[in-house]
Amino acid sequence: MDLFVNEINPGQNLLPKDGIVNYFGPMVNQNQADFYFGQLQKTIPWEHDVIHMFGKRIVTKRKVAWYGDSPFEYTYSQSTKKALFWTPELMELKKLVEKLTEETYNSCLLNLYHSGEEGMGWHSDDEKELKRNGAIASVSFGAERKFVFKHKTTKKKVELQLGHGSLLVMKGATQEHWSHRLPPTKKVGTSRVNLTFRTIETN
Ligand SMILES: O=C(O)CCC(=O)C(=O)O
Ligand SMILES: [Fe+2]
Repeated sequence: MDLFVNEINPGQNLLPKDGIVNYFGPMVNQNQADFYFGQLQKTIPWEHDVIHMFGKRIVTKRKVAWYGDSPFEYTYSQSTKKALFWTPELMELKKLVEKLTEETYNSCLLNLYHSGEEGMGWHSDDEKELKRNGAIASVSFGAERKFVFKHKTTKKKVELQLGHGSLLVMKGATQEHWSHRLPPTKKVGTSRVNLTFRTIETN
């Protein structure tokens, strides 16, 4: 049976095994969430992403941006990006997320989905530049969207809704054993911004 999560309890692990996922619900109030959503749409130099799939170069409808403590280079799906330095809002959000999750982060991948028809396919955030088993904190603004985890061997699924201003953290062995995706949906007509705070291994 697949699991559906609707209660908010940050202390509860949403995964039955092989990793840890905690959902904190809204981490800022409605007004603050509206403010950040507006600022992020306005101030981030959003660009279409380019991915490589089945030997083809695909320009995604969703837009992305990459920020960090230093101009880290990050390669995924064969494209390399150089991190921009934190905007004031991103810095505030990073500090709040670090306090709530009791972890630190040095970079952030941002995604802008213009409507429910844009999503992200099954993947794990296990790129070689990332700290192994490092925590990844996901902050969402705008349209509420479904988010799904799938265990790589048992295929068990865990689903939850990510609301406006919400915080989710994935840690431990989650990326090793689970994939996740943001399914596209015709039911959502408005946009959403997602931030995933990560740790790039520096040495
Ligand atoms: O938009 C989301 O909620 C998920 C984004 C994601 O999985 C990623 O950036 O790696
Ligand atoms: Fe991801």
